Amino acid sequence: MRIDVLTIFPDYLAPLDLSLVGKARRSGLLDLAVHDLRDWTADRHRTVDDTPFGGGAGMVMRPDVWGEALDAVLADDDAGQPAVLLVPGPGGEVLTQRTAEELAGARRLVIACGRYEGIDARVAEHYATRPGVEVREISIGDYVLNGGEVAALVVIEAVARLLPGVVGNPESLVEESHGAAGLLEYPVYTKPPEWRGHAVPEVLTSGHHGKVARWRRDRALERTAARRPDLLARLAPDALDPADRRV
Ligand SMILES: Nc1cc(-c2ccc3ccn(Cc4ccccn4)c3c2)[nH]n1
Repeated sequence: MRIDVLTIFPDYLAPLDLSLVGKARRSGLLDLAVHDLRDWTADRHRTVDDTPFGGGAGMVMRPDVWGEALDAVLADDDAGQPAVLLVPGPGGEVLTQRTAEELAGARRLVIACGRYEGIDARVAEHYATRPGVEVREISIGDYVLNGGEVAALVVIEAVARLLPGVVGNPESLVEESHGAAGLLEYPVYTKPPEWRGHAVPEVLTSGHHGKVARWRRDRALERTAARRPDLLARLAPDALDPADRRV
C-alpha cells in the first residue's frame, strides 16, 4: 500500500518513523511519503490560507494550492492505481474498525491534512469527480482538533496494522476489541501472579482453556454492556449464545 500525507506540519508525522509503522516502511510493506503543502505555493510567503467568503473568524485553506499539490501527488503513480483521498474533519464519517478494514484494502491513500477552519469545500468536491479517486471525509471522534495531522496518525496506525505481514502474529488481529464479535476487550494479566495484594483471577492459571475462553467472553460482555451498550445493540442476533444472556 502507498500512503501520501499532505500537511503544513510535516514534523507532526515524525512518529510514523517509529514502531510498527516505521518497521512496515523499512521492510517495504508500506510505502509512505509525507509532503509539505507549502512546496506547492507560488508566493514568497508560501501562503496556504485566506479569509473566508461570507465572513467569520479564522482562515480557510486555499483551493489553488491544494489543487496543485493533489494533482502532483495523484499523478505520481506509475500504475495509475485508484486512490482514496481522505480528508480528516470533525464533520466526517466517524472512523471505526470496519472503516479501517475497508481502507486497508485500498491500493493508495492520500491524506489531506487541513488546518485553520478547514480546506475550501471545492477541493473535496472537485476530486470527487476525478476518475479513479474516491473522496472520504473522516472524523476520528466527536471532539474538535486543530488540524488533520493527529487524525492522519490514527488512521495510518489503524490501517497499517491490518496490512499482511505488518503485525507479527496475525492471530492477535482476530481477538481484538471491536473484533471478537464486536465486543470490547477482556482484561489481560501477566506475571507476577500477585502484585501489591492483587491476585490474577484463578481461572487464568487453571490451564483449563475452555474455562479461560468462557471467562474472557463473560468479561468482554460485561465490559461492553457497562461501557458500550451501543455495540451490543449492533451485534448480529446469533452473535450471543443463550449462555451469554446470564452475564
Ligand atoms: N475528529 C476530528 C477531526 C478534526 C479536524 C480535522 C481536520 C481539521 C482541519 C482544521 N480543523 C479545525 C476545525 C475546527 C472546527 C471546524 C473545522 N475545522 C480540523 C479538525 N477535528 N475532530
